[in-house]
Amino acid sequence: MTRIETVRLRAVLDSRGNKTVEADVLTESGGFGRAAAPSGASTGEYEAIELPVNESIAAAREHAVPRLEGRVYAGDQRAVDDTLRAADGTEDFSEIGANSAVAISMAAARAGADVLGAPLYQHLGGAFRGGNFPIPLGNVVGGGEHAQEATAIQEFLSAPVGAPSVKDAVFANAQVHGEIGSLLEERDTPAAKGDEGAWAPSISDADAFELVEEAVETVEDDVGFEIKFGLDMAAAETFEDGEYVYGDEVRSTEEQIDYVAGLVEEYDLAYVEDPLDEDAYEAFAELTDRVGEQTLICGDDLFVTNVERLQEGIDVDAANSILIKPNQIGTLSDAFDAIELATRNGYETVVSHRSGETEDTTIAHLAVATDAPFIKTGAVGGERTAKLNELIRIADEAL
Ligand SMILES: C=C(OP(=O)(O)O)C(=O)O
Ligand SMILES: [Mg+2]
Repeated sequence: MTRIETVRLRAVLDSRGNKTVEADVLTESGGFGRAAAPSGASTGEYEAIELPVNESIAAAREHAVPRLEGRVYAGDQRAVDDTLRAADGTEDFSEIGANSAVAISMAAARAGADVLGAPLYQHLGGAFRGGNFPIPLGNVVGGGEHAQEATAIQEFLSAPVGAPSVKDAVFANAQVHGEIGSLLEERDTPAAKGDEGAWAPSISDADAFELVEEAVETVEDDVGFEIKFGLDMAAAETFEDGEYVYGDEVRSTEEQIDYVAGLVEEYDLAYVEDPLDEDAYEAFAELTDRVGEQTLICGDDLFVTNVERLQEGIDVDAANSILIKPNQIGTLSDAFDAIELATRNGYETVVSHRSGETEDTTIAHLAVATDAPFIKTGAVGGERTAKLNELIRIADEAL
């Protein structure tokens, strides 16, 4: 019923104004699915390979599309994704590009859902999903690889942990973002916005902590539920010759562990992503041992949504949560495998956008389909609100 008739690929724009791959999958029964690949800036060294868009599309047309059309069922996600892997023939999608692979994988899932007449989250997660929603982590201040001349720490994330509903949580993050805008204006601190819509003022990390803390407390008082905050330190980007270089601050591994543990204590952080380098399993484990009871220590560049890297981390208790980015690994099936391995081992999952995004809403459905406790998909900006508003619609059963 869901046999794929046609796969179309095209270049479209992403939120940075770069080209990205969009895929359409049509089934013989008239089903239709469309999805687009996101793109990272602070990419992990071990991610699947994103090829230049035209190259990726040409290679996918040559190697993958003929194996899918008339042969594979869009409703059979494993078969679609196995076919993509076989067509590519490498470990890291360097032949057809993870950008074409993930776009086709997600578009096939949408086409499968369309034929079944089910919302995507239900097709992916089953009939009993749709009752639980992730807490959205909203990027409100940032720099790193996402903005020039801004904070050294890449993302300060509002975390409305006490919100009674996903809608309240989404609105609270936007309110924190707005409050920070007002505080910056009051202080005559000009601020552009980074790639994900977060404020990108030219201030020190220490000042950013005070700013975010004040905004979170103000909004918390207003909305009446608990809001914490967290960080993506994207430490692999700052690790040079065995040291962590954040602006003027240079720290050894032990100093970085002390620094992060101190921040967790001082600001009661809910979440710290990539506090250490992408190969630093042992240092991650030391930090998790120290503060893992109080906060989430999350591996993004460390795990790259890859079950083998995650298993290495599980073996040494490196972290207690994992970021899930389907384009880091190339297919939805691979992302599901990472989520299942994480969940079986008590790791919290955080389904995530990339800094370069489109209007695609697949990750909102993926989070609901897998009962993910968190989603990281910005706070404001059209390509971010596409996902946030989709969560609100799913909760409202208004798809
Ligand atoms: C979303 C992130 O940024 P990018 O997409 O640039 O990797 C991240 O590092 O978590
Ligand atoms: Mg990250």
